[in-house]
Amino acid sequence: MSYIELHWMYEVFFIGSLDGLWRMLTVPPRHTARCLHLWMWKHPVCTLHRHLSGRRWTGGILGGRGRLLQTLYPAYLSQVTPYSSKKERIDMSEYNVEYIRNFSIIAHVDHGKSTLADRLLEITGCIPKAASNKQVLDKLQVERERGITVKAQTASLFYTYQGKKYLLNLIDTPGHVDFSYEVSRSLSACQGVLLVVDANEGIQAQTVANFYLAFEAQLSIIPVINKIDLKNADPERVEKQIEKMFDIPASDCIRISAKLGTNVERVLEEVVTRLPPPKIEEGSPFKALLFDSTFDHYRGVIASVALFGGEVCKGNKIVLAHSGKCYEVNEVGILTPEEVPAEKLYAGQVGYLTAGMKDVQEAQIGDTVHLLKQPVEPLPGFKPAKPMVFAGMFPVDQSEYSNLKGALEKLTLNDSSVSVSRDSSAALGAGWRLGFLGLLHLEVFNQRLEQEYNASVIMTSPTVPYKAVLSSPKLIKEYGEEEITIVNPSEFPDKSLVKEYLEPMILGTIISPDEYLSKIMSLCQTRRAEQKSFLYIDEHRIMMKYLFPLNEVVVDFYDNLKSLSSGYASFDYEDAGYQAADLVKMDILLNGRAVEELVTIAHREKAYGVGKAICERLRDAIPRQLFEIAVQASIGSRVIARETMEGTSQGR
Ligand SMILES: Nc1nc2c(ncn2[C@@H]2O[C@H](COP(=O)(O)OP(=O)(O)OP(=O)(O)O)[C@@H](O)[C@H]2O)c(=O)[nH]1
Repeated sequence: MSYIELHWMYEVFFIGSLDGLWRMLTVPPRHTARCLHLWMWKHPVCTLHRHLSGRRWTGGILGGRGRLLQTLYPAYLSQVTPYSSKKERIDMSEYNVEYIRNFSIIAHVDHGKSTLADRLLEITGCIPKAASNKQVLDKLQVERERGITVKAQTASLFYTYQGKKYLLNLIDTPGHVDFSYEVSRSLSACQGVLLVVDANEGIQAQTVANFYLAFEAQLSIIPVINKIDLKNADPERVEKQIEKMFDIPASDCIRISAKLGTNVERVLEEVVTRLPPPKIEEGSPFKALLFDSTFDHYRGVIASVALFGGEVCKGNKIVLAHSGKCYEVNEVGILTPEEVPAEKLYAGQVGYLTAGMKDVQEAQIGDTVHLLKQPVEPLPGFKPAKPMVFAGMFPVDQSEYSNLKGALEKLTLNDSSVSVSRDSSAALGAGWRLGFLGLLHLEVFNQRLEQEYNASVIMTSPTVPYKAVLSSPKLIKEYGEEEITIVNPSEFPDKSLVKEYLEPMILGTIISPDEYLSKIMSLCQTRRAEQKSFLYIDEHRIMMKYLFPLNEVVVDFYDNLKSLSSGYASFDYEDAGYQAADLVKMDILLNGRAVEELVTIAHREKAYGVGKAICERLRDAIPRQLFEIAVQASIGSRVIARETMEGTSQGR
């Protein structure tokens, strides 16, 4: 039997006979996974779950199409002990706060954060050097497939510099705009950041957004210019951009190639010398910021915490300041990025704790954790994640409803930023209305449902949360407030019942080579955008800021921007509150009957174009029937667009 690759995650690949498999099962697996999938020639042959006792594996051999053929022979399994239960608990007391550095890596998408993180893990011996180490901190399948980071991961690195042992806590962050809440969340556990910029692409929209997040949080910033190995790399130009845009001297930038490992060691040295140690409250009782959480079926929530004061260990009774709930700590430890249990965690350190919290909603991100008998002043909290894009989700087959419900519950256990409420529709049956941080978040969630839970769903087209200021006393009484948020277009109140409608706005930043300027400006104009600023960041690159209605960018703005600029323009946005807007509710009628699922909210100016486009799409999408079908878009009783599908029986 030859061992090809042992991932940290949950998969073991090997070539060999079943005999080989039996032999392998008598060896303790070299990781702390709770579920093992064994594959032979790319076919799943066996799935093992850690037994509830945590001391042995249970599972079975799978036949074709994942059918369970045979339960594994328990005598073999009882000898298989998870590695972590044998592990000594690590003593963290020697890492005094002055030898700790908590930092994060921030960058535009694909500028190389995860690759740099891999190299840092290798240099510090967290993972063995191997060509297969690619985005080790990106654990989700969708992250690996799409090459994006969705969920931030923490890793504690041990690094000796000038004879002194340092503990460097690295928090990898996602790059996409949708996940910027994850970025801000991890930044508050840090004192410094590595701002990674691609030596070829230079500063991009998200580099700017991320820089300001770090700057406003008063963090020390080390600019790192990555990919200097590329043929078109121009680190000097990028250094000049950094000087001009962020006022950081070019001499402060570190030029590296994360892929080849060039100069990466220097990054670690600079982290030690240039970043300050964490600020802790001397003499304070245990006080920690909960900055991330994941869910484990056996142990409940695994909360990532940054300690600002005191210490915590197994058996402590703790309270979450926000929810007021009390728990007993079951385990504390550090992430390397695997979990390594520790005796205690001390002020300044970053690690995890489990305390039997049942779901991630209980462990609100940004909450302060303290001891039951020693309450502390809560740390300035985070705002809860705010969904910006809503869509209805329905099972393809209604008999799948309860399976899908289970999958949805499991997935939202790990992603507290998705909001879920029940929904139902005459055509699609019972389902849910889900709120996401952005469109990519929606797509990623959908893909995870399909990949991890084998669920197939129908998603309605995404909408943004509009608001209405009600004028009708009856409605105000019904809703209990004057201003309501509408996440489902079919519940959009009639104009006669409201004083005004409001739509969500965003402040968008676009960075692009100047040759695409006129095309970008006309695209923005068609999206009802208002230009706020314009700046040359070097001879040929421009940065523009526009105020957009969110609805105008949510669906295809980014794709259009990318294609008209041959992929060179980048885009990022931040929330810019609400603004009054002349909105209308548009019904889509099939042979005179309104279809509830197709109700759309549009700006009055653009209603005709939107209605016409929907009618045309439906005309092409609906299978032809024997009889003629009229597809109409209407506002109130006025039809504004119409398409006719001829019946197959006509013209014969
Ligand atoms: N040539 C070259 N390619 C690199 C280097 N660093 C990263 N890359 C490549 O750039 C691509 C993106 O790298 P990632 O590390 O996934 O980028 P990221 O910033 O983590 O991306 P997100 O997780 O989506 O935010 C990958 O294909 C890497 O192999 C480098 O130093 N040189």
